[in-house]
Amino acid sequence: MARQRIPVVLVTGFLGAGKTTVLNHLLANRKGARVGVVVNDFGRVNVDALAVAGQVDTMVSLGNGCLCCAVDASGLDAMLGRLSRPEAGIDVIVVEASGIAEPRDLLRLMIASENPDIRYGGLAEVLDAAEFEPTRARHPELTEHLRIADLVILNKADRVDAGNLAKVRATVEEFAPGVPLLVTDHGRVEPELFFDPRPRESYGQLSFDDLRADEHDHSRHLHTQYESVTFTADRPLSPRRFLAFLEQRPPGLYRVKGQLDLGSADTRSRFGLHTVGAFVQLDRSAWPPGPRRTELVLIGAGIDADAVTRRLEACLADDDTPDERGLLRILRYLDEPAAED
Ligand SMILES: Nc1nc2c(ncn2[C@@H]2O[C@H](COP(=O)(O)OP(=O)(O)OP(=O)(O)O)[C@@H](O)[C@H]2O)c(=O)[nH]1
Repeated sequence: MARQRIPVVLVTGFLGAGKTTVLNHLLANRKGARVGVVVNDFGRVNVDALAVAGQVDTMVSLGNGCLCCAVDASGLDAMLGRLSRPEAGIDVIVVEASGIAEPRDLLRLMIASENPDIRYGGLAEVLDAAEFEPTRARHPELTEHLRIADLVILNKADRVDAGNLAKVRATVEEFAPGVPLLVTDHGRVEPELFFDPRPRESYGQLSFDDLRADEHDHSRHLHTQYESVTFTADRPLSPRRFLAFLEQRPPGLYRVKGQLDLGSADTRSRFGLHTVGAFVQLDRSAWPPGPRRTELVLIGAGIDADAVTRRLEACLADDDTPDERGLLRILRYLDEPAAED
């Protein structure tokens, strides 16, 4: 099996948009997953949520200053290294960038990371729906932030009426076309968008989620905000067609994970796939005995499940002849050091 890398999710946004609120919501609803946290300041993070789950060792604080100014790539690597060491048992790392952090710099640092145990988990830009226009007027770079976002969280929807919300939404969609957009309040984003819950039996004795189950306020439950599509195929995919699918992603798609049969005759051609936004990573391992098959889970917000399935069906190869040249093209996304049999 290829080594599991820990996704690192970047939560960005202007001052007061609700980044810490999103982080706290994820911590309180992590469904057994162990979350590592990088923040500028622990003051407002729900440290209790980590402490109850015995996770006090899974936080890194930067003290003062802006994340992207405070660290260079090796500094960020050192922090992520602490969180991604196997003993920490972390499933996902969330980096909360301070209100002044430049998302593009952070993204660069993240992509430049040489840590083989982590992978890019996406950049989520949090917006304050009520302050969106004033913030955009003061900081025109906000539209630049939207261009690099893999997910937009339009928060504080409770602070605007339906008409204004629709206007803000339309502007956001103009600057971030096809990017999944969640309209929410109080940071209530479903964690499954970012990471996979742990199977119930591996929770340990009593998880934080169990402890807080009684105090859960069901009136605040959201309708499911995300969709997932499962696709399986016993016939190989055409590498060229699938590459075209990846490069022209269906609107609303946030991440894809699974395994691909791209028709290679090689036994070591079970390709593990992880994508977030435009970021694609493949690893390679040996097929277990038995038939080969493609199995994918696609997760997003506002995706058209039937259209996605149809597009994937159209990626199936016409016959069993391996398309080695097509394979070479998609293999530029291969991340060899991560693959271990
Ligand atoms: N009305 C309303 N208030 C919210 C919502 N989300 C967050 N807040 C409040 O807005 C304030 C700012 O939220 P934070 O989560 O601290 O924002 P932040 O982006 O982390 O702020 P900085 O770290 O200072 O950039 C807090 O007082 C939150 O309680 C929301 O959806 N609606």
